[in-house]
Amino acid sequence: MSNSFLEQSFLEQSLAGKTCISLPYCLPNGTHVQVMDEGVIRFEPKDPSDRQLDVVLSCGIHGNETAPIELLDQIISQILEGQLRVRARVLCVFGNVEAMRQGVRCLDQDMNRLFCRLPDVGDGFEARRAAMLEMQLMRFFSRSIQDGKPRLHYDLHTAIHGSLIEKFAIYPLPPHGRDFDPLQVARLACAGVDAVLLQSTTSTTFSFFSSQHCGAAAFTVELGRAMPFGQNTAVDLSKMKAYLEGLISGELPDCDVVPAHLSLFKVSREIVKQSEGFVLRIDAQMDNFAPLAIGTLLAEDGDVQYVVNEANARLIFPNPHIDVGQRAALVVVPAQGYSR
Ligand SMILES: O=C(O)CCC(=O)N[C@@H](CCC(=O)O)C(=O)O
Ligand SMILES: [Zn+2]
Repeated sequence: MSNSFLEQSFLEQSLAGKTCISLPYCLPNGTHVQVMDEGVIRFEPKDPSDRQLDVVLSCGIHGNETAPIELLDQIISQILEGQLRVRARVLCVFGNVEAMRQGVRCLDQDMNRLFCRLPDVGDGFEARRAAMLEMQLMRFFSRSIQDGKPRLHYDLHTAIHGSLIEKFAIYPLPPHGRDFDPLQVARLACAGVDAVLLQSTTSTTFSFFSSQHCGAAAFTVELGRAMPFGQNTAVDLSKMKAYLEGLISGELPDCDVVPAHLSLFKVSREIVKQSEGFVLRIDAQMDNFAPLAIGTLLAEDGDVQYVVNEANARLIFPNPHIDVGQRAALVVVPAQGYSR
């Protein structure tokens, strides 16, 4: 099969509706390639004994978060052009291709609230795509679940608002009662991440799914602010790019100490919109990590008042424009260690 991605990138072809499951083929350097579904492509090393790890790189779960989509497309092009040696199994995912075409976060429902769902949750475009992505990841990771090679998943996003800390990660609760792993946090720091939020509750995000159901070290990574395609020069993703290129080349980086500058937080509270009467009483445009003084009224929902009672609290992801039952903000506080 000819390498049609040399004329048009994988992103361009996905946006044009030209990607769907294909037969596997080999690049001139022997790397195995297979398009698994629209916007989903898998690479495997020529020589299986070269394989050091299995990694999923996803973005575009929210269609208007374009900086990581452009980053992943560059990386995919480098592989397809033979510029990057593949010594890992790599699954690259553009999550919500239709939302990417339309430049919106989602069409029907926020896809990052639809993973690990119960069977009786309603049907819809994003629900089906999330179910398909879960199957892709289960299948992709099944090999390393058997042979014990490292399993990683970085789900790359950008935030709706500005942030006092530009690049940060959410580390979902590890399965089987395990604590958070400082080695993984140190690796995130190598990739240019300046803060990590340890999330001790269950979740419905893509990274939580791969952590719980595939045993992957999985993270949601926020890389600056959501901007339209072509307008992402404000954020420097060079460290993240170098880190991901290293993983694809089979290098788990040599950074095992969490640097002092990295801020570690734990999620103290998730504020969930309980009714249509929910009102945010703080500025919804506040930067992520804005400090919150004790006693601040954050929100009201019917008779319930949400008041800050945590010392050194900060606010993340304030958003009143969400459906009932969804997260309207997170309150985080400094974490002292890595226990759950
Ligand atoms: O800026 C915002 O309000 C949202 C940015 C975003 O999409 N964040 C993710 C975080 C997922 C997690 O908590 O792991 C999301 O809301 O899905
Ligand atoms: Zn997002």
